[in-house]
Order: sequence, then structure tokens, then C-alpha cells
Amino acid sequence: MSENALTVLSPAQTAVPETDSPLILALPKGRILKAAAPLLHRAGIVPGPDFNDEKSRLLRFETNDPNIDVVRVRSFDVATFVAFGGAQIGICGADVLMEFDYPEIYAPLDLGIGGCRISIAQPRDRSGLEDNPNRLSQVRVATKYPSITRRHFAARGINASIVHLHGAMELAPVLDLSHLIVDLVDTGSTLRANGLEETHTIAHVTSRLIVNRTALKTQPERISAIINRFRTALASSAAQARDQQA
Ligand SMILES: Nc1ncnc2c1ncn2[C@@H]1O[C@H](COP(=O)(O)OP(=O)(O)OP(=O)(O)O)[C@@H](O)[C@H]1O
Ligand SMILES: O=P(O)(O)OC[C@H]1O[C@H](OP(=O)(O)OP(=O)(O)O)[C@H](O)[C@@H]1O
Repeated sequence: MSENALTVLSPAQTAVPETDSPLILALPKGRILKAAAPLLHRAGIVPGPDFNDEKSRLLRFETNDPNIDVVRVRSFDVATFVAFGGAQIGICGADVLMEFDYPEIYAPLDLGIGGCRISIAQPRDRSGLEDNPNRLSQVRVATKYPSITRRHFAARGINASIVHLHGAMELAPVLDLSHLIVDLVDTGSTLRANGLEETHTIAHVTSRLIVNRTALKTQPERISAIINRFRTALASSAAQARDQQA
């Protein structure tokens, strides 16, 4: 393999699309998409009928607004599509933003959906391990967030060795792949069901509206208009929630 084949491009090395083409809004598949659907609707963004067709293999969809197309990507990839300028706008969990820490991304709005936390957990029967990981010659941590994990432990003077998994992290300490895990926790039921306990919250997480900074500079009116549609949609759903409580 040539050396070039191994080069990983940084977002700043890619071009920004023409101003007359539709803006691309990157939406994550899965749980955030479900939570974001009412907000999109309030913001007046309605993807074409194929978007809800589970059999469709399309990944890019026109919307009712000729200025906006949506693409459906993995939640972990939304930030990368936006950082590289392939999409100008996106909806993305703060966990993913923290992990990649792309300087090209600006996150103007907290959408208040996808609430959870990124935490350290350990087997219930090994209490105290996270409080005193120096007891171990080498702390092994299983996670799909290697950067967040490395930063967290390094800030405490601990050189954690990372076991990089993409799911089912809770199995890692049980099957001796790692001592600890760093994963998302919401209700805590996945931890409990697998004999683990949360020992430390690294950060609270919600989903954000994100934009590519260069696109915001080169097309400020178009991008700001979309940010404002989301801002108005958020205000109207907050007002509705208040009315329902009253
Ligand atoms: N248990 C949870 N409760 C609330 N929000 C969560 C929870 N788990 C994850 N999230 C949020 O939803 C985002 C996507 O979740 P997750 O990584 O589980 O992907 P997914 O919906 O299963 O899709 P994918 O197949 O792309 O991984 C996370 O980045 C996080 O911001
Ligand atoms: O505290 P809880 O309410 O149990 O939620 C936490 C679980 O949710 C997420 O997994 P998800 O359901 O998305 O599965 P996956 O990441 O393994 O696909 C996360 O990775 C935890 O396993």
C-alpha cells in the first residue's frame, strides 16, 4: 500500500459546495432521528416520502424546501460529514462532538433531545477500582469514545489503555477485556442488567444543531435562516410544554 493511501485527510483540506446547490442537513439514524422528528416538523422541514420507507436504499432525500436536502448517516458520522463540509448542518450528540472535537464545527443550539450522560462504570463487585485505578499496573478501559477516555484519565495522570469497541461495552469487564468501561448511561438499566455500576459522570449529553463554520461564513443568510427556524421550533415546543403543564 502506498503512503498516500494511509493519509487521513483533515476537514480543512476539503472544498465547500457551491452556494446555489441545496444545503445538506445530516441527520443521524436511530434514536436521535426519532426524537428530532417533531422538531424538524416544527422547523418546517419535511423530507420526501422515501425518507420513511424502511425498504428504500436512498441516503439523500429532497425536502419540501428546495433549499434543503437531508442525508441519513450513522450518528457517529454526522460530525464528520459536517466538519468536512459534505453537509453544512447536522444534528449530533454532544458525546460525538466531544469525541472528535472538530474545530470546523460550531454548535449554536442545544436541542434538548437525546439526553444521557457519558460515564465510567465498573463491575459492582469491584467497588473502588475507579477511585483508585493506581492499584492497577495498567488500567484497561473499553469504550467507543477513545479520545474522551484518554483525555479524562490523562487529566488525572493515568495512562489508560483503551479497548476500542463499537457496542455492548458492558460485556467487556465481565469477560475480562477491561477493568472499566466509558459509555452512555440514561436509565442505568443496561448497567444494572449486566452487573455494573456507574462510578463517575464525565459529561452530560444532549443533541446539538451543528454547522460548518466555513459554510456559515460563506453563506451566512442561508445558514442563519435555518438556525433561526430551529430556534423558533424549540421556542414553540417549550411554549407548548409550558401550556400543557399549566
Ligand atoms: N440510552 C440513551 N439515552 C439517550 N440518548 C442516548 C442513549 N444512547 C445514546 N444516546 C444518544 O444518541 C446518540 C446515538 O445513539 P447510539 O450511539 O446508541 O446510536 P444508535 O441510535 O444505536 O445508532 P448507530 O447504529 O448509528 O450507533 C448518541 O451519540 C447519544 O448522543
Ligand atoms: O442507561 P440505559 O437507559 O440502559 O441506556 C444506556 C445504553 O444505551 C446505549 O446503547 P444502545 O441502546 O444505543 O445500544 P448500542 O449502542 O449497543 O447499539 C448505551 O450504549 C448503553 O448501552
